[in-house]
Amino acid sequence: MRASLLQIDVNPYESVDSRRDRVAGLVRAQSGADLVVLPELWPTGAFAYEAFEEYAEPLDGPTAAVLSAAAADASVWLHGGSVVERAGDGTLYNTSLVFGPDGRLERTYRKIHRFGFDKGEATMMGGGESVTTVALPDAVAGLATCYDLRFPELFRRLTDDGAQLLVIPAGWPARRREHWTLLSRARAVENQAYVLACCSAGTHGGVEQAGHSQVVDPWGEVLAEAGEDEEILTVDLDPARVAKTRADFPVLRDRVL
Ligand SMILES: NC(=O)CC(=O)C(=O)O
Repeated sequence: MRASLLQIDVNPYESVDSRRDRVAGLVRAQSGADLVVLPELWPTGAFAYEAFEEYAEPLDGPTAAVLSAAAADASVWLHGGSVVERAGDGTLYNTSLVFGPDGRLERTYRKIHRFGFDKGEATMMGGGESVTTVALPDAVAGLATCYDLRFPELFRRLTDDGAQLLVIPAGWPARRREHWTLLSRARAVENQAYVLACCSAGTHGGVEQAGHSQVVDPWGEVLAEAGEDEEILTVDLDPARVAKTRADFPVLRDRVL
């Protein structure tokens, strides 16, 4: 199973419209992959709070349309990162979109843990309530977004629900890069699952992004790690390694609580 993580530069010198077109072109170029992953809130950047209202969109909005067409053209499963969703009642959510290779929207996931400590996302957005997995042809993927990474109980729930890959789009700040890479590895080790952690690059809303997207295997080895600039990571995964790791070192079986 081949996965491509697109670590997108979210600098505000590029308009949202032109970034959508550029990202769609990058997705189309990944036609050899089985799964393509984009970062959190890549159209605006995760810390561009002032742009959330302006660019909020319904689940069939302009970003979804562009991503759906790109997934179908490349014939790939596409985790389209997240967008600012405006729900029917006007509430905003940080919502991930997963498309099948025919361009159909197969799954959405509203970020459960909102970042900001009484400001920013934490006050502007509603929190998701559903622990969400999606069955890909070769593996079950568990969905989480950025700040969710700090909450191991979510990942244990995803593992209990059958997740073999943990897919985590993010707009993680560079000043906490060590936490980003450390926690991504920790979630892989403790759940004996692949972690596909896809961050953005660049600076927006005054926040430099961590980059350093990475793919970690179920033993905690980093199979690939990006640098700080826009970059594409392409990695071959073997979903059978998840069951093998869990059988060879059956720590999950020894859970007491
Ligand atoms: N931006 C986030 O969602 C999470 C974050 O910044 C963190 O440090 O955690």
